[in-house]
Amino acid sequence: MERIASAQLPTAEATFTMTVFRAEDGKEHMVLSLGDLKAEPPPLVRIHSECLTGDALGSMRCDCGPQLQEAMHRIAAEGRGAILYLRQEGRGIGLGNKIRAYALQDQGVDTVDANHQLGFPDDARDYRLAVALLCEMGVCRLRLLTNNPRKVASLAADGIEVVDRVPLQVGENPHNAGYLATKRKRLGHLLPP
Ligand SMILES: Nc1nc2c(ncn2[C@@H]2O[C@H](COP(=O)(O)OP(=O)(O)OP(=O)(O)O)[C@@H](O)[C@H]2O)c(=O)[nH]1
Ligand SMILES: [Zn+2]
Repeated sequence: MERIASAQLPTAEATFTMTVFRAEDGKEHMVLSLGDLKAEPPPLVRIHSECLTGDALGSMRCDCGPQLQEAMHRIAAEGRGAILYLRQEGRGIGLGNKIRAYALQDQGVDTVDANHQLGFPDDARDYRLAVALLCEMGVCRLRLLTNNPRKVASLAADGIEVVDRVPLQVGENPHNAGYLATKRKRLGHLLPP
């Protein structure tokens, strides 16, 4: 993990520090941080997977954009915390393949079966990257903003102490209702029925 550069990033929520790292996968990952991350209580942390369509374009097929905004908002409200923005677009299969999966979903297939039909697992992400970034930032204990128990388990297996899981249930709309239901039923996300 190579630390490339760090600078201030003013946003509507707060002025964060943005730090860019280059990982062994050759990609540039980003940490948006605020305040002292090593102080007690453990900081609020969001591990966010890149979603160009949701994060940048406001797509309503998923809940990523509102989750990112809400994470920035909550961290700003506490005055400390971090967002790890991982370049694992499409749960790790890349943008082109995610849009292939969307095309299959337009034919009636759900998000999990679409991945399988394309020859991918349910979820191709690797959270060792997040662990490496957290270690670089000196964060070993945290409160994780997520609905995904797999994320919590992956971090815990690599020695990161998740003292609390903080739900992040925002951005439900008529276009993503089926998608969210599939995440709950087939991927184990802790979302309301
Ligand atoms: N392959 C695939 N990826 C998708 C699809 N919809 C969203 N994504 C990607 O899913 C990733 C976000 O993962 P989610 O499953 O929404 O949520 P999570 O990160 O596991 O869990 P939370 O922490 O609760 O948000 C982003 O990289 C999106 O680009 C889809 O239909 N197919
Ligand atoms: Zn998304």
